[in-house]
Amino acid sequence: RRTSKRVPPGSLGLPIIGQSLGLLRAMRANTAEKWLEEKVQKYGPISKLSLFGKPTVFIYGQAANKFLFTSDGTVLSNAQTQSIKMILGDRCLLELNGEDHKRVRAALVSFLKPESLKLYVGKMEEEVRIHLQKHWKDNQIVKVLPLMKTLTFDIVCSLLFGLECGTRRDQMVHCFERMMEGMWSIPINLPFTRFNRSLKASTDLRKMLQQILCEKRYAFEHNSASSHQDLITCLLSIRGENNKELLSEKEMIHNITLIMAAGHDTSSILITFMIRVLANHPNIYASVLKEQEEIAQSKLPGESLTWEDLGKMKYTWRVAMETLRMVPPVFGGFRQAVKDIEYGGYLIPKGWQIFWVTAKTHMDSSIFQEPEKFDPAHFENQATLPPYNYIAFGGGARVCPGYEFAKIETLVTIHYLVRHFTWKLCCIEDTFSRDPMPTPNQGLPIQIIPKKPL
Ligand code: HEM
Repeated sequence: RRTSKRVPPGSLGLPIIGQSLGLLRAMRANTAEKWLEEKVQKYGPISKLSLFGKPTVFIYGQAANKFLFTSDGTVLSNAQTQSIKMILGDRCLLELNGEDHKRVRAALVSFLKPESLKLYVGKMEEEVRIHLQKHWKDNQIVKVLPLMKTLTFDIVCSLLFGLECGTRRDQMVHCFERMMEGMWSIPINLPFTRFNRSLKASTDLRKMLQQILCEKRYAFEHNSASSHQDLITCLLSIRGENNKELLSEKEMIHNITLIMAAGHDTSSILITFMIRVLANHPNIYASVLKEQEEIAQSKLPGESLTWEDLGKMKYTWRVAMETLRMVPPVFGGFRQAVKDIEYGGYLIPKGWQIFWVTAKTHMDSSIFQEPEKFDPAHFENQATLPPYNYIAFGGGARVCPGYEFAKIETLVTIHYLVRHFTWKLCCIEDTFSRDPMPTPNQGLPIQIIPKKPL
């Protein structure tokens, strides 16, 4: 039964296209916050628009975030846009709700939880060392973003899929990049569209993953692989009723694709923007270096970093958190109303999307003093931060399960970078756009000066 409330003010724009092009254009020009602010000025804190083919309500602020992240599946479901759903797959975690979400998430977390990940610090360190030897050593100028994408993709391939470097990794990265291009696109499947290219790449990637899954299953069933050697083997080892695999093959493939997407694009952006911060703030670089040198000096030459060492990198992680506050890789996301909802005095009709964004609460001056200023001290006392204001990793039952994974790869990479190099930005125009992830001008070329051999 419909309530007598009215839907929020705003305009739904043109059929199908709605305001998608306007938002995407603003994101590319890095003016999306301003674009949203104009909506707030015109219509107030709750407004309607149409994005990626669906009527949508835009909400923001601490109360809105709390509503969004704590509502259960009877109020809001986690349906993504049509393009994300078709590219990543309808059985990936982002599309699942209720018991299915709990079951698949628990399986992924059994590999991504700190107790499991602490065993892999050395392996990540090895990937970082190989990467720096191959791509940084003996170079004077490097482009940070593409290199960090390569590094985080290699870490994902090695740790999560047990896939070492070689032709197969190269084919996969090519396919993966094409797939990612269409994630935030208008779902028009015609031969010349971004969406169409992305869908084709997603089909090719799934075929590759199916083949890898087959090989891993054979190795696991013939006792030549331990259940914790990589994420895929771990998923294959988790059993439900009658000793059958807990996740269907489709669920495994869709969620491995999701982990590839969620796990590599985000961390690579974080490390890239940290490198930019460290170039622009010599005092912060000096404090990070001091912390990392103290840790290095407490170790024997050649000794690997441990989980305990990472626990001591408190200042470095505060710099990372502040980087994520100012440039959150995830701009925002979508939920869907499962039934008619009354929110803030308006009706959100069943089936409409709800659009949330990170930046607007991250820049709230009542929470973060001088929000425009980069200051790691914003995170000195994290326990006093009110909940649902810092949402770089989301919140509630869907809070990012890759937090620890991202933390390890970021800290290990920065440990090596600051101890072995100093760097300067090459571009005079130090700007970035969003596509939809933040992308620095020309991929952030830097001039590197080695300090000591790797
Ligand atoms: C700096 C790095 C990262 C950031 C900023 C980040 C951010 C986020 C955010 C904001 C969400 C919540 C989206 C929502 O509620 O709609 C999320 C979910 C998710 N993230 Fe991350 N992420 C990062 C790294 C990772 C890594 C390394 C992995 C995997 C190895 C990962 C896997 C996931 C998955 C699977 C979800 C979906 C969770 C669910 O729906 O239950 N993320 N992430």
